[in-house]
Amino acid sequence: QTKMYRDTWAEINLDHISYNVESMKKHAEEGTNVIAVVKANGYGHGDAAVAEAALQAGASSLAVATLDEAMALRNKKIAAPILVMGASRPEHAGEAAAKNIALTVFQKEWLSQAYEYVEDGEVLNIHLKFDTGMGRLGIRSRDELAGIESVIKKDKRFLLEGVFTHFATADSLENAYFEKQLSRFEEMTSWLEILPKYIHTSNSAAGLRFPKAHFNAVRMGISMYGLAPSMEIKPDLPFQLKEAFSLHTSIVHVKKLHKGEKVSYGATYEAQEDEWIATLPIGYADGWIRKLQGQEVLAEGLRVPIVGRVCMDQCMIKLPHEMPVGTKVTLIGEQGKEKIPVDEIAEKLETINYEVTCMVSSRVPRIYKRDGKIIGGINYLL
Ligand SMILES: Cc1ncc(COP(=O)(O)O)c(CNc2conc2O)c1O
Repeated sequence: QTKMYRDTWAEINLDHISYNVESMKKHAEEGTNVIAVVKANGYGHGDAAVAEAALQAGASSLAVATLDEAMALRNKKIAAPILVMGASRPEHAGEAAAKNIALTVFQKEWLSQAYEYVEDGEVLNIHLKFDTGMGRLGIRSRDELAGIESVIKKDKRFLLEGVFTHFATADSLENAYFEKQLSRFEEMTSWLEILPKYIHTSNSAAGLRFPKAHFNAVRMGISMYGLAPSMEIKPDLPFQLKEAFSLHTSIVHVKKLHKGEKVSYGATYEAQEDEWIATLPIGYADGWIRKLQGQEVLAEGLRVPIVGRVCMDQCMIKLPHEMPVGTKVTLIGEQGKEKIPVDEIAEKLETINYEVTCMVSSRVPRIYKRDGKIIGGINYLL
């Protein structure tokens, strides 16, 4: 679908994606690779568009959560190296090898099943995952490592390209657990007979705060989208992050409600006096969920509250004065001097900014901007 019939859209500023990647490259030691994490459809920003912008800005490769996401990028003609950071099925090892998609390994039995599926002459790039304290995926003992190394060494269809771990608390001011994970990683990598090409541990928080944890690649996710990894470390980041995501709609109906009249399901909202009420074509099926009742949005550069229950496809706002149908309303982003950052929505929903951009559903098209101009078409995240 290339035409937008409803005036509700997310706007992705690719200049900000580029700026954030360039800033991390400058911040890290010369030669440090930036791996652009574009899983979950680029944290809701769109995987291919962000991938291209990040690669142009100096990222050397991409990382996703699943092999499905890696295949989706290949289908969108993205040719850069891709690492699948999550679990995958051994029977798909051959398809990954054929498309230069690296897989994460942390089980010997996975490897012993996988090589039957890798054609002779094909090579599967492997990143070994160490669990140093995240408690999610990864090997945790020297025996496990020895078992895996014995299989990799034996078979030229496997190329150990990387070793990595993931921090659970790099975005916390309390550094003890991070330090424990880092030293555990250094101990575990010392067990390796040969050090692979890529050694990476840092997510955005570690990339921003701990150069000693960069090794030779930083897996940049949230900060590439211009969002802080946590509110805790937000005040002291080494460089400014520029938010790429904004969300907009436009008024489809305006009416003057008289004192005592009601708005939306449950008739829970009652006009306290004569009020101007406008209706917006966005609701919880767009990811603008019911808990956002009461959240302010921007109209004519003014903060106006959502009143009454959020519906599946619509919600209502109370205006300070009459505004015309078609007035642009910004739910996340800037209008004039006013700004509603992703973090404000995260606070209202008692969640984190990561979840906010991911939750805007595929019914909301993403529009991409460079130098203030729209590029590419309407992009429904399919
Ligand atoms: C293994 C791994 N590396 C790097 C990143 C990027 O982290 P960043 O976005 O903080 O830079 C993630 C993000 N993983 C998740 C982000 O939110 N929930 C997650 O599981 C990850 O799972």
